[in-house]
Amino acid sequence: MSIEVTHLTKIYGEQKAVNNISFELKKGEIVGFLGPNGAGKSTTMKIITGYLPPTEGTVKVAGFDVVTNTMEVRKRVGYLAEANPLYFDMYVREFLSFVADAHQVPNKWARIDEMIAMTGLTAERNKKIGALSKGYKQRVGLAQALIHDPEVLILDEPTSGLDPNQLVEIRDLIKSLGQNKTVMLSTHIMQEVEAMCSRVIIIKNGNITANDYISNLKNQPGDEGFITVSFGETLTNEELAAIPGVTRVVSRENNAWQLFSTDLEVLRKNLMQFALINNRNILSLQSNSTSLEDIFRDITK
Ligand SMILES: Nc1ncnc2c1ncn2[C@@H]1O[C@H](COP(=O)(O)OP(=O)(O)OP(=O)(O)O)[C@@H](O)[C@H]1O
Repeated sequence: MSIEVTHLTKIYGEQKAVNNISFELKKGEIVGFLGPNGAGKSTTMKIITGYLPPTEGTVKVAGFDVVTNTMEVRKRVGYLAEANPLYFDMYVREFLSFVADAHQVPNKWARIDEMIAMTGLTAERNKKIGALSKGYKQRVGLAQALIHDPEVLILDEPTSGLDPNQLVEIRDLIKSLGQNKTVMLSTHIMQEVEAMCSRVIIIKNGNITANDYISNLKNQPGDEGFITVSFGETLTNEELAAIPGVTRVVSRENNAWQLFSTDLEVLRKNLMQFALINNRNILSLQSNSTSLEDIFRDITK
């Protein structure tokens, strides 16, 4: 297990920010950590990286306890903090050199140039950090998180401040990093979660309210969804209602219908078979499933 959080609680003075939460991340997973403002995401992430002690409970990274083995944890974790603290007076390469020294990175300059290329900083590499745009500062934050080739990446809102093109580039980079690293990332952008993560952990008021694969959350057994299908021929509602799995038929304009079912995968197959056997031409077919945005609102309201 790459990350093991067990009965973790964090109390700041009177404020309970995290309330007895437990979860695990397996090696190679990219997991989205979601929740409304103030839910306890950053607090949990700071504890996992060893920057903040828990009040109660244990957290292990690659088998090392974050309290009793902090140095071993830091060697294995790359952390992009929400505020992305950088030294604005330093040049990009100078700053990365400083971070690389702290981690005793071998072949430092080769590694720095590799990180600069990987995070798309080549054109900006000789600038002062303070002179960079927000998106490029974010890339420096990512480069410093990656410099010591950690096996676990904790990214607190990694794409905040990026323009749409940069967003796609950084998402692709995180996705490719996830092939051999464990990534836990927080974000408020659901599209991003769908693009990068297979699993999500949702936290609200310090409590975990969901921890599941996106496909499971979207497709709860028994939930009724529908497929919108249009045919080249005119059909009757009765014909379509007879397709196995169809619970309800609603006709739309232009030979289109909404076919409701509690199992859209099965319905899709049966629909194809129906068209084949009866020599009907399907012109378009679209499954409707609940968006992650709806699920998030539902779970955190
Ligand atoms: N240093 C601190 N001292 C006191 N309270 C704190 C401190 N840091 C966080 N909190 C409180 O703990 C709760 C959880 O905060 P946290 O920053 O972990 O939430 P978050 O989910 O990351 O929120 P956001 O999405 O807004 O970044 C909030 O109520 C916050 O005000």
